[in-house]
Amino acid sequence: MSEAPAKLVIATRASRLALWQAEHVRDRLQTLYPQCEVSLLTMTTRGDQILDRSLSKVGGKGLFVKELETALLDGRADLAVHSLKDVPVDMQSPFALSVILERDDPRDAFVSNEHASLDELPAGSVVGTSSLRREAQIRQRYPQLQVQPLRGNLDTRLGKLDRGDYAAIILASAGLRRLGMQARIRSHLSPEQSLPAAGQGALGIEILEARTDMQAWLAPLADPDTTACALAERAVSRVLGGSCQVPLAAFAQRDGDTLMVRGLVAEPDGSRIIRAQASGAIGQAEELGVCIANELLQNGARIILDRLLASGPAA
Ligand SMILES: NCc1[nH]cc(CCC(=O)O)c1CC(=O)O
Repeated sequence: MSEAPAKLVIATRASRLALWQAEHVRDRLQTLYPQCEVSLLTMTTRGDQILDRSLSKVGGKGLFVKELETALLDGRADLAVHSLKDVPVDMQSPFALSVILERDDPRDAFVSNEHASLDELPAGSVVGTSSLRREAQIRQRYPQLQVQPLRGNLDTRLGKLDRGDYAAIILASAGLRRLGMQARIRSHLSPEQSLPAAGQGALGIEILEARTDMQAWLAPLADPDTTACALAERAVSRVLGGSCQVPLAAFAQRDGDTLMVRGLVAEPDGSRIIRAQASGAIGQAEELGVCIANELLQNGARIILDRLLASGPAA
């Protein structure tokens, strides 16, 4: 490996979750390179500022990434830490997804003050989520429940639950665990109840692709199992033209030398969910993902996607 860096700057969003994630990477780098001075550059992104409209309507996940990329281009930062779930699947030159770190719990969590699980919610209960993926899956399986939008950072969302705006809310387990709020999780949604988003629970580090020095320094942080799962999941999203305007999910699990990959595309109202799954060698992760996406497209996803994309982001 090349000589250790003297100084590294990590660009991060300012939310508590983003800061936890950046501090986690900082600590790991500091352990690897004790002589190096690792610091954080904290930024507020457009996605953090727009809190009154659903994300799918204001242009999606790229909103959270753009300001951090500007800091990489300017040389103000060397790396940016993201929730992998928020990293666009079609990352373009001059940027590169350098390494993917070990995944935390990838499942969705059921959070409620009164109820233990989705199955126990009385008919008519209001469930908060602003993810089309979660919404469609809940609507199909629990048509007696009402799903309503819920935005803001984790603390804001929990505050709205506690105020009584919702009977329950659905959040990523990993985010709650990272912030020490796992006690708020009443139960987990199984992958059958809510198939997770591509990359959920994992962290990704973005750099400028020209920075081969950075790539070498970061390489020891990569987790091979998570990387294989993420390759498969992100391939599903990429082939399907992944964006958060479309309810889609992709989830891979390793079992020995085998990777089991599941994907789905849904009508936003949950009236139809198209599912596919495949198993194969862990070395074929990307091909498995592509294969599942093509199967979904043939089985009706093409029709759903064409219609959603034609109608464009709602105003
Ligand atoms: N959508 C925003 C987002 N991006 C990453 C996480 C949590 C951590 C993760 O999934 O890795 C969350 C919150 C959530 O979905 O509840």
